[in-house]
Amino acid sequence: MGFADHIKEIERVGQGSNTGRDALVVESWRRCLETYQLDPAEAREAVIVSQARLREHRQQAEDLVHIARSGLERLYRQVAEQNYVLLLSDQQGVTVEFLGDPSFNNNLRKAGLYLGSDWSEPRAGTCAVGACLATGEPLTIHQTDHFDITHTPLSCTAAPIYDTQGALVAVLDISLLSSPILKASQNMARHLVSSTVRRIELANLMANSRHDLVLRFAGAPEFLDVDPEAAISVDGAGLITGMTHGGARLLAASRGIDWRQPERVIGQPVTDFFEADLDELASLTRASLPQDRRIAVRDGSVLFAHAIEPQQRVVAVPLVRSVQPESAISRLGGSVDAIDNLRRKVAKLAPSALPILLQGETGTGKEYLARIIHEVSGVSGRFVAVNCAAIPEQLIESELFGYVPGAFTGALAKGRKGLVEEAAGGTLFLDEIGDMPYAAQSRLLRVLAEGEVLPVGGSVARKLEFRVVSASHRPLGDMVAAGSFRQDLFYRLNAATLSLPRLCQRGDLPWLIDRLLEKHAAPGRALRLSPAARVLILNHSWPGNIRELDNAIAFAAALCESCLIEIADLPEHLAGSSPDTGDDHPEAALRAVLSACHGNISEAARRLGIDRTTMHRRMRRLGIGRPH
Ligand SMILES: Nc1ncnc2c1ncn2[C@@H]1O[C@H](COP(=O)(O)OP(=O)(O)OP(=O)(O)O)[C@@H](O)[C@H]1O
Repeated sequence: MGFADHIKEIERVGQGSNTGRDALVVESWRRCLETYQLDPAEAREAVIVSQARLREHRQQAEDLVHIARSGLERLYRQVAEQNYVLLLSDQQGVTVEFLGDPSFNNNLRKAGLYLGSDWSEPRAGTCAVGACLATGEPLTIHQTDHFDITHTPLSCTAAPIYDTQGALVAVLDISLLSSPILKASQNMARHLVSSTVRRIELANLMANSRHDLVLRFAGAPEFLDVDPEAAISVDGAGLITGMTHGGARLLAASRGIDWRQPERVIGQPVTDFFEADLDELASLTRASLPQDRRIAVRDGSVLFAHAIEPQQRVVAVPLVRSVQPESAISRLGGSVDAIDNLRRKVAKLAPSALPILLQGETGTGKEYLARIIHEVSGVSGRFVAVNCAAIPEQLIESELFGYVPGAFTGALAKGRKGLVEEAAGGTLFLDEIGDMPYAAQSRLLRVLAEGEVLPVGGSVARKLEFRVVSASHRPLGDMVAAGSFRQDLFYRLNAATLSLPRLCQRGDLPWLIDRLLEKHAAPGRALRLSPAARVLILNHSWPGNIRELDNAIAFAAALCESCLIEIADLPEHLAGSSPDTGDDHPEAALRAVLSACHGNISEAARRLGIDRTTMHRRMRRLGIGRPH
């Protein structure tokens, strides 16, 4: 179908004609025309959000991505051979996780199948992620179902992910750059995506309800213990505390209510929905056969159930503690001088109310440190991070200080609380403070000096107490000298400065590698590095600091088979900097590390994550003499 025909069809649908498209597509086209006022004749390139915004979106989605990761990787392995790429988007439609064949990177990025792409309907027109967010249903948007002509080569299938309280929090999508003409070719894709989402939601429910009774349901006893269709959690008083989306639909159907109203289900007695009391429900454990665990639902249907007992809440305290719980400060880094010094300063400064300025290149962990300071300080309020570079100049004051009703055109009728107020009793983290516009600097100074905030358009100030930690990758002192940063604000923010070293200067790279391997491992499965891959990482200069290392390990974790990261799994630019080290060349690998450490055996052993005796044994075995 040509460009002109596509536009004509959309216009006909807009005028009420039936052109044979699926109802979900027709409704989405109408939203594009009527609600978002999009013009089908105006082709738009894919929108990719800035790195800074992407970071914020990814941080907010961190927990979900962590839980979803093994499901995503498994699904990707199933579909990668047919050239699908996989996207996970947050509830704003921004892609926060992406798995695809890096050799198609350019084409995928252009088509918007990439990290940071914005697939919300008002931005991108009818598309699978956007329509899924708008309807809450799994669906396929195939080729010319797309509203925007730029996207019509694509075929995309998406399913919504709901949290345990019934809110739509993310969308899982698999997409093809080119696909067969028939839409029915994607039915299998929809089935795969939906069943992955079901498993992700189940894992999420299990992780969130360790201390509640979990009930899993299936229509047939054979699948009950292996692949249940729905699950809910119930507390000791018999009230429903959480559910998967399947659970939400089951409970809603039981009472004839709309599944889109989770508030009518959460917090209600479970016995309102089933013909059984709490003790009967709790007795449906694996002690009896699945076919004997029948349960009657109040709408007259019959299901099979599996009850999983809550985990014991009380843990006996051992007389001798063998392992100390990891304190926040210990997460700062390995035991090396630079980091031990930092640890000492954080321990002293964090409990005080002093404003702290964090300096360090991008990716050195300034926000990570700010969160640790917040934890160590023990304040009860929230940690609120504001990226001063990411907020448009004209919005920064209303974002920070809030506004009163009717403060400006486009303001919410009720007015809005600012981020400073959100941080009351907690920590306000001002990231990239050097990028704050001059006018906003003056207002921030007043807030800090007077301890009260005046919302935009308001006349009554509100008293607030909060801790300020700010960060900049640019030397703020120099900016003050150059006149681009207010000196008085600089002094207010900078009662103490903590500097974060560049990754290549820290000296605890092996410690960081191990932490990041733990961070990116799928639950219950240790992620390891092959010796050659470790050498490559140890020899890289890491200009992007810990963030670059973190991304490289996340990338490799997504790519590697069987939890062992090989050189080929690492991002290409790393492999390109490879000295001749391969698993087939253990001798070269060992020599490369030794030479990087100027022949210092203890240091080389530390970098390889082995002890000195093992290092000596390996050197002897490989015929490498002691360096002189
Ligand atoms: N000590 C650490 N241990 C483990 N991970 C860390 C550590 N420090 C930082 N990271 C990780 O490295 C990444 C980058 O850290 P962070 O965002 O704090 O850097 P930043 O200095 O604030 O960057 P930018 O200046 O670009 O905002 C994050 O994913 C963070 O979790």
